[in-house]
Amino acid sequence: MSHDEMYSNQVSAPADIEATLAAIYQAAKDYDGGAVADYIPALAAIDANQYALSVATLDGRCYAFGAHETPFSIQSISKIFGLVMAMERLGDDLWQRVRMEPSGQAFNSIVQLEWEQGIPRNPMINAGAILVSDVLVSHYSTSKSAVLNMVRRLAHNDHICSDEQVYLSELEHGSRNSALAYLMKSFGNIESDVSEALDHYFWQCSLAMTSSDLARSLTFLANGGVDPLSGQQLCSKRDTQRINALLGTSGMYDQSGQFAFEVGLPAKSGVGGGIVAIVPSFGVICAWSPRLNSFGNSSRGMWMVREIASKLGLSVY
Ligand SMILES: NC(=O)CC[C@H](N)C(=O)O
Repeated sequence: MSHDEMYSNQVSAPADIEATLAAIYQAAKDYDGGAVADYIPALAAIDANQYALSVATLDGRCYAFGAHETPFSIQSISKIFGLVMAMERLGDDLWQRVRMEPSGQAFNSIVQLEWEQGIPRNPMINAGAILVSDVLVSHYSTSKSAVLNMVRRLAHNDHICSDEQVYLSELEHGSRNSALAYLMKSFGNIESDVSEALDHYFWQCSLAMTSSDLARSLTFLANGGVDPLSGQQLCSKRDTQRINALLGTSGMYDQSGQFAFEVGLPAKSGVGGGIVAIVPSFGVICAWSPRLNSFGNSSRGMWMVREIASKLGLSVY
């Protein structure tokens, strides 16, 4: 059964979706836990009680609740945008330099990278995204503008930018990411200056977007690579399937298995408290709530996405 069929069987009208999402958003108030990320000091300055839910569907609707107009630090969710652009530039050669296996380790773990000769397990962990950033700075004359243009175009919002405070804070407290980058350089897997690759990576993590921006900007992944609003083909159907596969196996770090088991959607989280989940042929869910569990995934965000997937019957498995 396709998602469209499931959708029409279980939820007959947009009004029903709206009511279901509104009820889940309200109930989520009682399902918070964990703590705001403070290893990047600028992230700790956030009001941790605000939260948002946006669901962008392929028919162009966007159901939005709570602080959906407040931009937040997208952090690792940016790994998706970087990857789309690197896949476009490097084609299959990219997979010589980064693998597609779940890591089973924390997102910023170093040990595995040494065992595996500086080849990151996948592009959704920090080492993999720094490698992707290296590809972007090597292949685009202005990699930051290239990413920004793509993100703005996809979100249909020209005001999106990187948060300077967060960017500077990441630069200042980026020792572990620097260690990952230098280790890869020592194995010959970073081509540009380490500092340039890191600079791009930190800048990209510091992009600030609202939950509705994020949900809208990723609908192409639920639509075979085509932005449903503009009709533009962002990436091929095959690459779309590959990105979703990577999100399904690695997007929630070392909680990806549990997320697949309980929710069953390709998804990506960031330490800013955002989670995006791709629902093929339906749309994109973005939940934002700053307090994180021990894996670095938003506690309340996970609860909301899990509830939506369960109530609307959205698991891809
Ligand atoms: N999981 C994340 O969102 C991590 C991104 C963060 N900028 C870091 O490098 O640690």
